[in-house]
Formats: sequence, structure tokens, C-alpha cells
Amino acid sequence: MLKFGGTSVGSAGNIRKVKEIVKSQDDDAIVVVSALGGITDKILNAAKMAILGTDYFNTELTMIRERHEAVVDQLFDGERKEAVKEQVSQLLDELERVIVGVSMIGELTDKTLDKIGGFGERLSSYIISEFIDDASWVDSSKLIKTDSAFGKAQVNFSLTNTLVKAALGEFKGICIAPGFVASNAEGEYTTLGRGGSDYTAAIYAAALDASVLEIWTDVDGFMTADPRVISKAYVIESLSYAEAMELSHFGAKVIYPPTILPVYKKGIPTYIKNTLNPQAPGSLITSSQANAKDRPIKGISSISNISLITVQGLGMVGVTGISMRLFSALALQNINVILISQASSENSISIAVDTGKADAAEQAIRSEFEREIMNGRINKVEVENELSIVAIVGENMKHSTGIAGKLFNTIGKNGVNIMAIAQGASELNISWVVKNSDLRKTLNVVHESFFLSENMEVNVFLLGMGLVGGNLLTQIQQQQEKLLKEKRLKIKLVGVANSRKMLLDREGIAIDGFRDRLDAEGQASGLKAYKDAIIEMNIFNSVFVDCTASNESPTVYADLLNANVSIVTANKVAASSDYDNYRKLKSIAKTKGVKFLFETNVGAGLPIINTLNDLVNSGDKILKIEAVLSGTLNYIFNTISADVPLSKTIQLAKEEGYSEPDPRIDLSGIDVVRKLLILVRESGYKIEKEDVLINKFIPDAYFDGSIDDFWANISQVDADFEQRRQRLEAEKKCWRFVAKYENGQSEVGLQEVEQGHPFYDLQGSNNLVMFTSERYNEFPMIIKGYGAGAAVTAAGVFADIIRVSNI
Ligand SMILES: Nc1ncnc2c1ncn2[C@@H]1O[C@H](COP(=O)(O)OP(=O)(O)O)[C@@H](O)[C@H]1O
Ligand SMILES: N[C@@H](CC(=O)OP(=O)(O)O)C(=O)O
Repeated sequence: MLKFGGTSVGSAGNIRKVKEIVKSQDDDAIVVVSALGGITDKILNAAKMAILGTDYFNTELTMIRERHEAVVDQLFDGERKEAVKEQVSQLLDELERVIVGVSMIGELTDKTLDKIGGFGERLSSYIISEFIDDASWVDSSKLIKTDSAFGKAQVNFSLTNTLVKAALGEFKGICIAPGFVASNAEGEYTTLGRGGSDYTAAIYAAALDASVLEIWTDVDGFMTADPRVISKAYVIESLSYAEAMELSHFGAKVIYPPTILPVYKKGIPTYIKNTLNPQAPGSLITSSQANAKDRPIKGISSISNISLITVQGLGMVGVTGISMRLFSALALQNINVILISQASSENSISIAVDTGKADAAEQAIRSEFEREIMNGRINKVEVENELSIVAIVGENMKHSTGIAGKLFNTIGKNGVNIMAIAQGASELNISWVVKNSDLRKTLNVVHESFFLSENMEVNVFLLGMGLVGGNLLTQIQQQQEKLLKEKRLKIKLVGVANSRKMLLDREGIAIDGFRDRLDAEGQASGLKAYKDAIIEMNIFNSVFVDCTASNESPTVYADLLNANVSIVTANKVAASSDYDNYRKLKSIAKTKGVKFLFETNVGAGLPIINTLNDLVNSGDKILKIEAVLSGTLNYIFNTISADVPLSKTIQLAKEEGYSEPDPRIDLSGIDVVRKLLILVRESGYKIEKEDVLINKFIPDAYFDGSIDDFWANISQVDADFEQRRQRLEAEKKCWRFVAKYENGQSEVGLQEVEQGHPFYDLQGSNNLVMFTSERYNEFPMIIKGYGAGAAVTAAGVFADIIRVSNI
């Protein structure tokens, strides 16, 4: 038993492939076919246009005609072609007559819709039966008998089985049959519901005890998720009938849900195969018991455009019969309930229905419970729209603990709000409701954590592409492959922005040539626009990386953290701003389960803040901090000599890229104050900028004027400094700009350091931090190394990005 879907018979080329597959069968075969892909939609649309009184239905009909004629033209030659065309034309004329009738009468019943809905299958099955030599044709609408529920008729199995067996029980050869179509007792056309050709095939297979059912479609098999949404979805080798049923019930379009029952009852193995890639093994659906080695979750599926109706009232608690009345009222209106969730207090019941049915459902509930609503026993019947249901399915969930915990933890960390949850006692399925706008993110994050747990993805939005940002991208590029191979971590750049332009692409931005792409495709940027775009994109596991020194960029951190975007920043402004703001950002990150990391704020790539956190978290108490934290100042005081006066060293520091663009930020000690603030705060103490005593070594006047005045006048301090330097040299001492915290007192300033002191031998722009703690007491802990420079800072930022992924 074979079934070819609309995509498999959508073009002459594909029909040729179908023929090859059918011809390569060794056994006799019944082949069910769908309408040419998209045709059923067009037919139904033409009818709807006709009833609306627009002439557009003619355009639709012309397109339907041209599609079929083109296929016939390409498949047949000579007289045969004319004969087939004639027959196709007659069928199309018949269709046209009905639709014109609809437009004239202005009435379109479900019965008429069923009459015309199956024309696509009648056409395709006829064409294919002519194209495959020696194939016969059978009219499924005569064999598959249903009730008169037009649109989605219920099959009368005993009659159908008898008719199918009588017609095809002894059949030898290849027989083509239209899918989807059936008829009622009166012989009027009915259909089996959209996507119903799969069902037709299963009905035939069960009636004839077929050895196998093959559903041929346009993907390699039943996949772990809808491949149109999750590009990394992969084929599930084998699944049980129950798993296939659950996944298809919750939206896996690859198979029409009722299909499973007939084949399950008869134990007929069912394959999902790809017409466009027949060599691929496909997926096998059987009754085989779950394999203990299989993952706990087989697949994930979803349905959009769901409404959630919540009925709530204290008067419902402990009252029997409420659920019965609720579901009967809905059943009477033919409303299918897709998901039910009831709190154990019985104070509320939530049900999910198709949005198209939400109004009818609400009305049915309100009228059923009119009395209870009036007397306040039920105080809320609320409908929420634009929702989706997501389900994870797998027989092995039964044997695994912690699935729900992992599931909801991962979803929650990504900021997706879950509106209702249902889990059957069979533990085969956990389903939950989210907003439509969160669907893609939910599917991605769940797919990632359950199916690709060996591959973790971090989505990076970069702000600032100067020295640090540029270096960071180069490092990511060099390391990307290794991280993927060895750590199974995929760092994906999904956004880049500078002060002028921004570029966002959820599929990833190649680091090679990204600047050209930004120039060509980038939109006008602005901090707020970038932030809004990031929040709007709503990507899972995302991190905003701030590689600017801007005062403005930290103003967007709170919004981003609130939207569950982690922050990695080389920018000191946020962590050294008002204490309340620093606390607020940390606390948002904590409640949202995301990271706010700023290791590079102190000592560039040196592991200072992380070390401090480790000490404090493990119960140590920081008693004293002494540190040389300015790479720039250290460079200056290491470079100053009889030949190189102070003003020259400042200039060199700028040229070497150590200093801030305005070196006075370094010279004034402000930058060191900011770093000290961060260290003291991370040690667990509350401190504000104003609490730090600053001992400047250059007179205030130099800091007041313009930067040009500064450069013009700074050499005036050289003579004085040279005198002091000579004295220091004679005493075998050197200058260090030291930040210090002890007993609640913080200060920064120039210190004369003797030989032998840890600060004395500090080369170049190196930094050094000494922590004296309860545990590191007699001999303080010392961390020392490059404390500035784009490459080491970028490396620190990179390490923080990796830390976000928690590997
Ligand atoms: N879990 C899934 N596995 C495979 N395909 C899926 C899944 N979920 C959704 N799909 C979609 O279902 C499509 C096949 O169904 P459909 O278009 O009805 O095919 P046909 O026309 O062959 O009946 C695939 O192209 C794929 O995009
Ligand atoms: N042609 C029908 C029936 C069908 O099953 O189609 P497909 O196999 O392409 O899903 C429909 O579109 O609903």
C-alpha cells in the first residue's frame, strides 16, 4: 500500500519519480494519490470567491486548468495526450459548472464543498493511472463509506471494509486510487478532512491486510520537529504508533492523525519516505516497544492559532458534574478540545480550542453555566487568543525523571511564559500553551535542549566593533570550529551594530565580510532601535555583548535582561554606576535566570572578578584589597625616565592604545575608582563613587579645560616630576598608582613603592591585585598580568560569552 502526497505529485517531474518508485515494487500495489500540491486549496478558494460574488474565482479556475494541462503536456505525447487532455478538460468543466452555480445561487454548503473538494484527487489519480502503464484505477469515493458530516466525515468501517475487500481483495497489479474522497449512504460525495489522503491509504491497508503502508512525501521521514521551523530537525528512525499519533495530533503535518488507528489495529508497519530521495531509509512506525536506549523524547510538535478558555470560580470547587456539563456543551457544538488543564483545587479549568471555534465555545459555556455565572459561583469565563500549543512526545519519558523540570526550566530561562500545562498519566506527552509570538523560540530552545543537547547554541548580539569588538570577532572566528567540535558549543553571531548601522539575521552572520554586509544591508541604528529589534527577535540563549565605552549603552541593559537576554560587557559604566542600579541589574539577571557578566571591567582578561566571586561564594571574607589597576598609569610610570618626561609617556600611552581616548580619565584616577568600586561591591560591600578618596598627582587645572588645552600645557609638569623621579631612583623606589580598600575605607593615589614589594616589579601595562581575606591572610592572593589591550580584553569577553552557555 503506497500513498503519494500533494508535493509528490505536484509536477510532471515528480510524477515521473512516483512512476519509478511504483514500478520498482515487486508486489502488487494499491497507490493512493493526493491532489497536485496546492490544488485543493485553490478549489476551495475558488468556491469561497464565488460565494463572495467576486469574479476572482475565474482566475483561480484558470490557474487550476493550466496546472493540469501543463502536467499532461509534459507527461504524454501524441494521441494519448489529446485523449487524456480531453478527459481532464471534462472533469474541469464539471468543476467549473458547480462553482459557477455557487456564484449564481450565492450559497455554498459543506455538502457542495465536499463535492468539489475531491476534484483535485479525481484529476490527479486519473492522470497518474494513465501515465503508469498497465495501472488500473478505482474510485475511492465508491468504496469508502462515511456518515454525512461533510468536511470531516466519519468512516463506516464495516461497510467500507466489505466494499474494499470485494473490489480489491483479489487484485493483482497496480491500482491507482484517489485519496481524501468518500461518499455517504446516499452516494453523495464526502471527504475525510484536510490531509485525509493518508487516512484513505490506511483504510485500504487495514481492509486488505497490506504487508506495509508507505506514505511518500517531500521530507526524509518523520522528523524531530517541523523542519520548516527547526532547520536542525532530523529524521526519527523508528517510532511507535502511539508516538506518531501524539505527534501528529499536536501538529506534525507529515501524517494525518486518524491515519494511525487502522494500521495500528492491524499492526501494519508504516514507513514515511521521501519521493525526492527514495534511497533514504525513512521512518518506520510500528508497535515495537520503546527502545530503552532511545532518547526520552522522540519529537516535538506544535499547533498555532489556539485560544485558551479559562472557566474559574470558587463555586466550582468540589461540585461534581461541572466538567461533564462543560465538555457536553462543547461537544454539542462540535467543538474539538485540544488540551485540558485543571488545577487540583478545581477552582479553574482551562481548555484549548482552535481559535475559529473560540467564540462558539465561549457562548456554549456561558449559556450552559448561565445560572452559575449569575449567582457568582463562576466568576470568570475568559478567552485568550493568539496562542500555540507545543507538545513533546516519547514513550521513554515514562522511564526518565526530571524531564518536566528540565523542560520548564529551560523554557523559563528564555523568558517564555507558560499559560497552561497538560500531561497525560501515560507520560507519553507533555503539552503546554505559549503565546504565538513565543512559539519559534520555544520550539528552538526545547529542540536544542532535548535533541541536540550535545550541541549548545549561543546567539550573540554585538554592540561596538572597534578594537575590542573587532578582536573579539576574529577570536570567535578562529575558535568557532574547535568549540563546536570539542565543546559542542556553537557561537552564532546574530546581530552587529555600531553607532550608525545595525544588521540582524537569526540565521547567523558570517564573520568573514560582515562589515561589507553591514554597509550594504545594515539599517540605520540607534541604541533603542537595536535593543527593540533584539527583544522583538526573541531568540533563545541570546547574549548582548557590549564592547563600547559608551555612557549610554548600559541604559538598555535592564530591558534586555528583563527580556531574558544575558549581558556580557567590557563597559565599566553599568557596574560602577549608582549602587542601586548595579544591584538592580544583578537582581534582574538572577530572577530571570540569565547572566550579567563583566569580568573585563577590572584587569581586562585577568580572572579577577570570577576569583573574587569564588572566594566570597565559598564563604571567605575579603578584608583588604590593594591593586594596581590602571594599565595606562602603570605603563606611564614604567616608561618615565630621564629621557622620556611625563608628558611624553602620556602621549605614548595613547599611541599604544592603552589609555582611554581622553587620557585624563586615566590620569584623574576616575577609571581606577570605577574598578575599585566594582571590586569592593563584588566583595559584598556597599560603596558609591563619592566614598572613594582620590589623591590626584596632576593639578586640577589640567582636568578642567579642553583636551586641546591639556595637550598644549601638560609638559609644564615635566620638570617637577623629573626632580621627584630622580629622588625616587636614588632611593631605589618606584611610583605605582594604587587602589586600596580596607575597613570600609577606599582610596586611590600615587604611592612610592620599595624594592621587594609585589608592586615593584610590575612590567609594562601589567595589573596586579592582592586580596587579603580570612583564608588568604598572612600571604595574600595575588593575580597579575596584562591588564589592558584589545586582544586580552576581547579574550575576557569571549570567556564570558562561553560562561553564559554554562559549559
Ligand atoms: N515532525 C515532522 N516531520 C516531518 N515533516 C513535518 C513535521 N512537522 C511538519 N512537517 C511538514 O510536513 C510536510 C509534509 O506534509 P504534507 O505537506 O501534508 O505532505 P504531503 O503533501 O506529502 O501529504 C513536510 O514538508 C514538513 O514541512
Ligand atoms: N488534497 C487534500 C488531501 C491530502 O491528503 O493532501 P496531502 O496528501 O497533500 O496532504 C488536502 O489538501 O487536504
